[in-house]
Amino acid sequence: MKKSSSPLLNFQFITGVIPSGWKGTKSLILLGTGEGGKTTFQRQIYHLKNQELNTKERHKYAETIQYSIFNNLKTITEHPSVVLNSELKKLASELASLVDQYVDSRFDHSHREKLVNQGPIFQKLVDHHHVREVIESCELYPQLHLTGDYKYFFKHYTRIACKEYQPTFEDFKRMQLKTVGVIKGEEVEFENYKITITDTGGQRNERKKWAKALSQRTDAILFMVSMREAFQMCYEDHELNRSKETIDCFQELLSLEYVNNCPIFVVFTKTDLLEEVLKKRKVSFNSTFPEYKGDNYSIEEIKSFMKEKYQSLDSNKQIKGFFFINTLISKEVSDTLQKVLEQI
Ligand SMILES: Nc1nc2c(ncn2[C@@H]2O[C@H](COP(=O)(O)OP(=O)(O)OP(=O)(O)O)[C@@H](O)[C@H]2O)c(=O)[nH]1
Ligand SMILES: [Mg+2]
Repeated sequence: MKKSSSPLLNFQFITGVIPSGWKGTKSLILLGTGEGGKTTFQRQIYHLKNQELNTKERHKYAETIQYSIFNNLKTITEHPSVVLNSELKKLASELASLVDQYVDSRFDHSHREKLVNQGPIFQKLVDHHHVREVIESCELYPQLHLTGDYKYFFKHYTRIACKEYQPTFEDFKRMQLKTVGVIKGEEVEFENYKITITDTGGQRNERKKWAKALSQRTDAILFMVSMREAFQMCYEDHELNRSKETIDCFQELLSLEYVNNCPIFVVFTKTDLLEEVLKKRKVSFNSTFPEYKGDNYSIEEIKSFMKEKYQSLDSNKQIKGFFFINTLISKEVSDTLQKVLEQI
């Protein structure tokens, strides 16, 4: 255990005001471009002890997940590579109209009910072989913007697309809701520390709010980078690869005066999804990074390349560590956090 360098804290250890073993208070902030896993990381930490959702949460998240599954299905069925027969075309247009009405009504409850009541009928669309192809090989459609862990949600379509649906904690971890603003979590105990984790939005508009968030006490920045995004285009610019946008974003972050001296940890996420894509050998990594000379299907070589890319930008040596994780696995998240806390 690192003993505090603060005389006041050391006095408190001796007098017993603070329980022995207590390691201090730390404030961490999660930064990175959209869909890097920031919110998932924060959710995991705040639910380490209690993985139950209360009634209010179940209701709220059921709406988000159901909307996401229907909207993803609409997006896929509208994709030019998906060719439907006349019966399914009619079904797809009914789905599209119900989704649009729900959005136009600003997510009014009665419109949601209409959509959910039809949910089981749309199963035919989910089972269509072209739709399945898109779901299974999303790396071939880098400009298609689907939300959440859609593969998982489609696998559970029957359970989700119905009136009785109650989200589980597994569903909750996999749902996606773009973060708007800066969400400072409550102080929680973690391995004898009291920590606060601040989540931020990673979309372009949201990044403007980082400066204010960073003006608060920050003991470390966790810069979250999705490994999957090497094969995805930006939400805001369909011609720009997401990995490149994230690298530029990191470079910009390092140039900010108020980030000076703050330890940074680069957390590469979605290693599971990258592995899945590489195994299929349908797309090659050097199509995104032509300067990459390693094996296009070797996850280890790709990890080293990415690590070096970030390291090469860090002339001030602010990066204190790199991690490669699957954010959906609680233990990988808590191990990362523990290692970060040991170093700051
Ligand atoms: N398979 C897999 N899915 C992940 C992983 N990390 C996050 N996800 C999923 O990716 C989606 C986006 O994750 P978020 O945590 O919402 O991303 P974010 O960085 O908060 O995104 P913004 O709020 O838009 O900035 C969610 O559906 C997550 O469940 C991972 O390591 N593996
Ligand atoms: Mg978020």
